Amino acid sequence: MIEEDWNAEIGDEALLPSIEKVNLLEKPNDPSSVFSRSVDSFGTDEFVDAQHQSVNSFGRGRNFAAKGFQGGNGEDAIMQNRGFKGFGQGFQERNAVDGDSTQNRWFKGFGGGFGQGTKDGQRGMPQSRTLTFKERQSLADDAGFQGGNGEDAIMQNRGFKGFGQGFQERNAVDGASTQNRGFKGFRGGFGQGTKGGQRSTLQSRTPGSREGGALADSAGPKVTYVPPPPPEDEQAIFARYQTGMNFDKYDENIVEVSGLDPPAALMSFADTNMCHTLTVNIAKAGYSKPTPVQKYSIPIILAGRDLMACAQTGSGKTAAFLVPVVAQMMKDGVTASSFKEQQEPECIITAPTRELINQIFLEARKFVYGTCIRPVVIYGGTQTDYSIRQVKQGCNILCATPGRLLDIIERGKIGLHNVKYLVLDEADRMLDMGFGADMKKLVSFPDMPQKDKRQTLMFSATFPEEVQRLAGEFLKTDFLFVVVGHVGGACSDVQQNILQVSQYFKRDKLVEILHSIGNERTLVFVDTKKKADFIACFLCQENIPATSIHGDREQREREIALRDFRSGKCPVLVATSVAARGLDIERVQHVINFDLPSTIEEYVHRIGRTGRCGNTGKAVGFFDNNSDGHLAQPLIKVLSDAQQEVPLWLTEVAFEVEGGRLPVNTQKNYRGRGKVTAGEVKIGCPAREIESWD
Ligand SMILES: Nc1ncnc2c1ncn2[C@@H]1O[C@H](COP(=O)(O)OP(=O)(O)OP(=O)(O)O)[C@@H](O)[C@H]1O
Repeated sequence: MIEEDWNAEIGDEALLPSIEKVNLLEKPNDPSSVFSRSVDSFGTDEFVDAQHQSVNSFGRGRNFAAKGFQGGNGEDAIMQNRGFKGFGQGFQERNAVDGDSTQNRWFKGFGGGFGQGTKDGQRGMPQSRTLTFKERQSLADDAGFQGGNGEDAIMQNRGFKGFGQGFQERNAVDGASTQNRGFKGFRGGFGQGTKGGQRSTLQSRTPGSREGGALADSAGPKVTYVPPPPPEDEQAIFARYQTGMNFDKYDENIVEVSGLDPPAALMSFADTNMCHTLTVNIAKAGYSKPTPVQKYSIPIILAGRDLMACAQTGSGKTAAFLVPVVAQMMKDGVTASSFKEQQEPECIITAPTRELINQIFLEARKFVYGTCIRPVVIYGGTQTDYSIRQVKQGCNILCATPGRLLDIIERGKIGLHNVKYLVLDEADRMLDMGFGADMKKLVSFPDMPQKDKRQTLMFSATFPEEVQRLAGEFLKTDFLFVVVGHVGGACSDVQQNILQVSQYFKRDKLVEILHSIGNERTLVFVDTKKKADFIACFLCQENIPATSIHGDREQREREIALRDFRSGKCPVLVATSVAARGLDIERVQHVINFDLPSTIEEYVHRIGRTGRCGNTGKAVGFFDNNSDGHLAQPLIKVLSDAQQEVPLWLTEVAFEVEGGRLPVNTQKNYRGRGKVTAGEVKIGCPAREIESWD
């Protein structure tokens, strides 16, 4: 739609004083233009409206027009909306004529929604462009619907329902659905959805903050999501993807074991006298030979030793701890504990994100198949009662994110005195400022066996020095440290390419790359939640089906986004770092760091979403001198350790930075890897954007 069309469609500009049109097609030649501002420069209100406006400019054809707000009593911004295109579900509109039931027409395609929303009959915040966020919120309580002329789909803006929901609209007169030709395929969403009919609040939780704990009382809407149960059929349980042609190359990696009297490494899974059922399950999982990290970790764990293991991404660390733990549990026997008020798991596994802990749970189901061992997974963003019900049915291996784990323990649903194995996956992340406090709290519970009375196992592809020291507090003094390849090294099966791209040209470069790679699954990492949705939406406008995942999306939408990406329905997933670690998704051929991360460790994890299990992959990073200078030197090391080409310009940038001739952006040189809760922000190191991971 050309510009003047929008002017005609959007109606009286005077009503839209505070929002410039966000025409994503415009080049940032006008630095004052809305789009040439960085996404993050928007305030919440303004951004939501801008997104709203930007969505207008996304629509193709003349089908969408916010006629501008019609006064009514002046308090109600009523937006005549000819109907967005393809918004999927979610944005609730109530017919101004009948005014009672909202007959919803759920549009196909767009699964996203915008801004904040309310649902279930509450008046949403009219998306007035002239009211502030607070004004809209207060309006949302008592504003009523105002009749319009009845000809148009008069919509009292019920506020967008947010992620994965989107837009319901009905023509006020004939009930026929408004023709929608919205942008196809965008399954992202904006802002914050609401749950349970309560008003939306833009709330970003710090990861690990308790759903059920103190925060829950003051936090927004009650979490009601209950994830669909995983398939029970054997084929689905053992579903896996093929190892790649470079799988055998793993054995070329040098393995170092630090510590006293390490047991000998395995040569094959048969080297251990595992029970028959487990041996069969390993074969069903398609594991014909152990990877290096498994060869060394399995005997160490079976020998009862504590372990810190560092191996490249995609090299089988999950099985490296699951197989020996299950083997030992089979040997020692487990207490059958169904439907007891308090469950006493033998093993607790924790990881930093909900999607990753669920993935570990699904892996555990493979190895316990046909045994009496019961794995359970609990994580934030889901109904707490659902987690409790899952645990109550019996729990030998508890897979949990920190926030929900501590909540369930504090509710007395889990007893710790029977814990024999404590596993921290992505351990460096679990121990740094992100979840370190939660982990300390976990091992400090009175009934948690002290470190000399349990086995503590830590795994990650990266282990910064300071975290190695922290780990010592959790491990027995005679723990063993296994390193496959270089500590923190990138997987050499990932072809890395760093491009110098300044902020305003990233968008075009991204589209150029995505158009060139077609439908190959691509993970695009950005540095803020807003940008994740914005870019996903922008890509849809470019006819590149994309979806988004980040910590402020509702869990249901996060899981839908991941499912659509895994299935190829949306071959592009735009993500924040919530997807940086651990996710094991088949056929991810490309990782694009639209924004490079704040630490080199996170870079290694992000590019490790591709090139897994002997498969190859490609990673492109957009290096912006103004913000990424601090990464130049660490990138050179990672590239050269992984036998990748080091661009000359990068060495020059590193030299400039070392010589202090290039500014180092404080925003990005924050060393903290974790969430930053109030009061924890390091002086001079602005906190990274917080998002709820667990
Ligand atoms: N011995 C094996 N033989 C064949 N496939 C394996 C083997 N071990 C693991 N895999 C497969 O390799 C993939 C990567 O494994 P996993 O996710 O455990 O890697 P990881 O080292 O934990 O990666 P990350 O560091 O990203 O978390 C999985 O699909 C897993 O099923």
